[in-house]
Amino acid sequence: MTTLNNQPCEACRADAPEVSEQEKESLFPQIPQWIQVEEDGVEKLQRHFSFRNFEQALAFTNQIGQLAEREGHHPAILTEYGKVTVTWWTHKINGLHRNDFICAAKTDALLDQ
Ligand SMILES: C[C@H](O)[C@H](O)[C@H]1CNC2=NC(N)=NC(=O)C2=N1
Repeated sequence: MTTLNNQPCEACRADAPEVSEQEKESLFPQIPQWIQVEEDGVEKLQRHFSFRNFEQALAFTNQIGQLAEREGHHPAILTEYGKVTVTWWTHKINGLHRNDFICAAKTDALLDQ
């Protein structure tokens, strides 16, 4: 099976299925630093990234923005001095889609560049 960060996001459809609990068991080990959070009843993936200062946090934020535009899939990003919080979920289905796991893995891969 190809790893998550080598897979493209598929176009988001309103009738797309949420990721099942069983699928999550195979997906979460590929993004071990991410946790599942729930906000207003919506399941989301979230990770905090630490940096030396705001400039580095902002640079990483812009890289995520470019990733989101490439994939046509967009996160919530909180950019602070030395810290970036990234939250992925699929608006169209108000929950978690495989795309969110792919984008979380691709977010991690930005650090290896
Ligand atoms: C038209 C546009 O492609 C869609 O609205 C995309 C944009 N980016 C998106 N990002 C996320 N996270 N979820 C979506 O459902 C979504 N839909």
